[in-house]
Amino acid sequence: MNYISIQDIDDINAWIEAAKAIKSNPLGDVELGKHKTLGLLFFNSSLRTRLSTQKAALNLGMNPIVMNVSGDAWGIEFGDGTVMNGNTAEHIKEAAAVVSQYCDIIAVRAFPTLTDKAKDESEQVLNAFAKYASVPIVNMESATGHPLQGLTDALTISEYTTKPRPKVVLSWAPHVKALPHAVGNSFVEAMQKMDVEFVIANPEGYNLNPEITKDTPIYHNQAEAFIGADFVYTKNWSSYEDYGQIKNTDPNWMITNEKLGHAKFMHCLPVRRNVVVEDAVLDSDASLVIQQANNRTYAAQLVLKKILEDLQ
Ligand SMILES: NCCC[C@H](NC(=O)CCC(=O)O)C(=O)O
Ligand SMILES: NC(=O)OP(=O)(O)O
Repeated sequence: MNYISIQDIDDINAWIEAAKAIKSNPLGDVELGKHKTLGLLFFNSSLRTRLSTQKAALNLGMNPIVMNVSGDAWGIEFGDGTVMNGNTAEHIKEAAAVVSQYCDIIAVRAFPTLTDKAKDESEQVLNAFAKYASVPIVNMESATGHPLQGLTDALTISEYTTKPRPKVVLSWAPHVKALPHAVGNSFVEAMQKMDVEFVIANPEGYNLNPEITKDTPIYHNQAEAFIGADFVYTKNWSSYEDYGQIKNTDPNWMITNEKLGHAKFMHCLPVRRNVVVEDAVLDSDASLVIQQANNRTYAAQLVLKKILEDLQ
């Protein structure tokens, strides 16, 4: 069993209940992962994923080992049949096979280029690990998805909702850098599986991949989308249509207390204060960002638990 995408979740409500059970008794399966090794490979920066996934492994009695691949390891070649006379020193075929001998599960973080759409959509790095490793693979945020975050967000909404069918808005917000679509994509896929009223708000030219958003309503008017919202999940992403470009930095899309009304504020973090969201929101009780980050441990622990049970 791999955990590559939100589509690997068969029954999201059952997974949420299982994650809540783990959260209420985090050391209940401390024997399950005994003498098992989790390898965490990072091609990009991380705070939450790096620590919460290790914490989840430790709660299951596993031994986590971590590597920053970019910089610390040899440059990895992903091309098939490449004459390796350039900057890459070893091929993914050897690298994945070797790491598989040290680890029972391999978790990988590999962001998109945001310049080569076809390469990013092929999920070159993650899929190469899935192909050439002989052990299960966990996605710790790839070019197009962040399913540990999406599962976390579904759990958090389930915990904090006061209604059977809350209204959830995914809102784009401005940013100074071109950012990936992965968090937005996985949040959309998670919300489509949940019993919520779900809409997206983003400027013109910023629609996410229509193969992911499907029939989810998209508003280009943020205020209209926010009417009656119970949860506002905020994330910047670069343009998908004009791939990887920054086409809009309109500060009027920043999240403020006034816009939020009675809604709870969510963000995957890290977040740029007073660019994406004003201080007053993050410093208020409306913000769930710290609780979300806490739930990363239990989402990861559920995924690792399922994989360990599948290995038995
Ligand atoms: N893992 C959570 C988000 C990671 C990444 N954010 C960032 O790169 C923010 C960087 C900055 O603010 O400089 C993203 O958007 O996918
Ligand atoms: N939310 C999240 O994935 O955070 P990191 O990038 O710090 O891991």
